[in-house]
Amino acid sequence: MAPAPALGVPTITLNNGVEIPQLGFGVYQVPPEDTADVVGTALEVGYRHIDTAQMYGNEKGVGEAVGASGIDRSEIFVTSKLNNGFHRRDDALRAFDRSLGDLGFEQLDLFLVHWPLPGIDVDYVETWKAMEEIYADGRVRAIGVSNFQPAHLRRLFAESEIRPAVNQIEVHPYLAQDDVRAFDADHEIVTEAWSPIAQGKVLDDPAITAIAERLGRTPAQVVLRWHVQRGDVVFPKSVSRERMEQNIGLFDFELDTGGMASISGLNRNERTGPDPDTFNYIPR
Ligand SMILES: NC(=O)C1=CN([C@@H]2O[C@H](COP(=O)(O)OP(=O)(O)OC[C@H]3O[C@@H](n4cnc5c(N)ncnc54)[C@H](OP(=O)(O)O)[C@@H]3O)[C@@H](O)[C@H]2O)C=CC1
Ligand SMILES: O=C(O)C(=O)[C@@H](O)[C@H](O)C(=O)CO
Repeated sequence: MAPAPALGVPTITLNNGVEIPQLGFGVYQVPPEDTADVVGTALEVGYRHIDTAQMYGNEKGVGEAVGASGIDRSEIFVTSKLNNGFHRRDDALRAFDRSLGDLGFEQLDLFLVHWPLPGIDVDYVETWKAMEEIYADGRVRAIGVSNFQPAHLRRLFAESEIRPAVNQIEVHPYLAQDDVRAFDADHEIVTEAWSPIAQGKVLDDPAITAIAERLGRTPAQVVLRWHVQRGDVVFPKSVSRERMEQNIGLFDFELDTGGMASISGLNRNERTGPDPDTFNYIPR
């Protein structure tokens, strides 16, 4: 898989040998009717990794942009996620088929269980076993989870065969998630950091703006560089070309130890999104 070479985006090797670009582009809250254009721009800017989900309703636009880009399908890494209403085995298999159809792909790069939903009447272990079936038939290169806590992962380890390749969780300077990240790392699971700039909430923090001023970078670049140096995968979302360019321009500077520590010191265990231990929302 070729990363966008001129921009220097590194790849990370997942536990089954598949390579994922460490920086990608997220499309949560990109309206379906705008998605083909927005993702087309991101691909022009140099992104080669797109993070979508059935829940976002915009997989068709992602597929359209990939198809129209003129870039070989094998050079673009695409992730999607199983929606919350499809946790039963048969529903999960059908939902995966729909994703492939909407994207217009023969094969997806990464498919995730979006939320564990620990309070619903379908056990997420059943859902994970359906993911294993999907993986076994070869139409997805890697499978993983999102918003899984260590207790949820321990059950998967005990009751199923395949270890998730990634765990996509909320991480940013106000929610450092060091315990879950360490658990993931100890079990060869790559952590992906969602809402990496906390949807903008961390960008006015004086500790971050001070580093940005000193380095002549934007606050978003400083925060995203912090994630990259911690080793997580990130996929900031923006509908603006200028911000897309900023957010991928991270590979020609570094934060020193003091800068990294200063940002890590901002942690206050503050979520911007739902808590996976209590979130049981099923879209109707
Ligand atoms: N697995 C899960 O449960 C979840 C996964 N995700 C994934 O993570 C991705 C990223 O998270 P998301 O919640 O979108 O939030 P982000 O942390 O990426 O922040 C996006 C917001 O920040 C603004 N922004 C982007 N770049 C800049 C910049 N350089 N300077 C100032 N503002 C900026 C955007 O505005 P604008 O667009 O106007 O530029 C938008 O309002 C999602 O798109 C999705 O793929 C997100 C939530 C949950
Ligand atoms: O964006 C996602 O991937 C999500 O799961 C979130 O939208 C989450 O479902 C949420 O914030 C609901 O309010």
